Amino acid sequence: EEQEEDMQRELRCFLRHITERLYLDRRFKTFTKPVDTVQVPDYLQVIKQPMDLSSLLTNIDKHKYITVNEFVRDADLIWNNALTYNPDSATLDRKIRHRAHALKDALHAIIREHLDPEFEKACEAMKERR
Ligand SMILES: COC(=O)N1C[C@@H]2C[C@@H]3O[C@]2(Cc2nccnc23)C1
Repeated sequence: EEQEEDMQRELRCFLRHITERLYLDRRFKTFTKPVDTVQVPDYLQVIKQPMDLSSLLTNIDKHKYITVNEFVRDADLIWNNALTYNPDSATLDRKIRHRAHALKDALHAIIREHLDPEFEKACEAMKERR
């Protein structure tokens, strides 16, 4: 009903705020768009669920996430995939690995800083009702 729609609108605004903060951070430029599978032909053999910041924004607008936890599961794919695909401590991989860890820490710090646990509990309760 009405107040559920209001809550979901507030959730989408919250998730856009997080995603846009990360999108604007120059450290995370490599995570803003899908990996180019033409340039990187083996990427989809290694990574089964590609994810990136622009895809998160598209998913938010398509009402894919009704709780913060569902959003975090997709957002965590971004840095986890980078660690999986770029495993070596060799120089090229090392830079993207540092950026992946920085993305993980920034994502979870922004959520901890802005998320009211009562709000997430209300979203989870609504999910149970559906
Ligand atoms: C999140 O980004 C990544 O996981 N990657 C891995 C790919 C391997 C390497 O860097 C990426 C793009 C790329 N394109 C052309 C040639 N080599 C590369 C970005």
